[in-house]
Amino acid sequence: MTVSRETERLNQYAGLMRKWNKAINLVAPSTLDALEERHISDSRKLAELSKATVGDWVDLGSGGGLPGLVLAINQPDRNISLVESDKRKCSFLRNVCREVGLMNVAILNERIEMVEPLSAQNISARALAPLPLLLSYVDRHLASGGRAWLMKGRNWRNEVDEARKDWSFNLTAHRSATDPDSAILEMTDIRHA
Ligand SMILES: C[S@@+](CC[C@H](N)C(=O)[O-])C[C@H]1O[C@@H](n2cnc3c(N)ncnc32)[C@H](O)[C@@H]1O
Repeated sequence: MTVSRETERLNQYAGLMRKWNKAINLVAPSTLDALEERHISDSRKLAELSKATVGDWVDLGSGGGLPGLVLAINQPDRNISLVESDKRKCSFLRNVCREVGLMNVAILNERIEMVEPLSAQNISARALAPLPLLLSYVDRHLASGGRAWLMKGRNWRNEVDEARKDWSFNLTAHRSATDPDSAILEMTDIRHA
């Protein structure tokens, strides 16, 4: 059986996560056994959903690289920037890029609020902040006409209601690959109300 380049790279990435997680908390240790099912598969779903879109991508608060590195592996022709304030997590991200041979990733070891606006066509985030705050981060770095892809847990409907008090946007909620009650929120026309 031939293993695809993508699968091979995802396996390498998962192996590095398992190795480094002992030293730095990339994901909760209790979820490490289910790394592929619990963490990587939803990022792969996002990669498939966004495949037809064009333009640079910024992943905010990348941590151990979810979903940013999975996207970079799935879409090697797209430029992807990962913004992460934690120095040790950035060392891990750089190490993965080197070991896996990812040439399409830039790692910005800075705070999202301090990075000069990046004007990206696509922005993603997972487990970073409640939606109202997250939209202020997205607003800083999204190009006009751009699209946000925000991975949200079971409380996503309440977060959307809360965010609508201060923001207007178009929303398509895609069902998560791992939990039917969680969602990948695809948002366009994001404006401060
Ligand atoms: C809970 S982790 C989630 C990481 C990853 N997205 C995931 O789903 O596994 C949130 C990450 O965002 C980073 N972070 C939080 N606030 C940030 C900020 N203002 N600027 C840059 N990174 C930030 C933290 O250091 C942490 O690595």
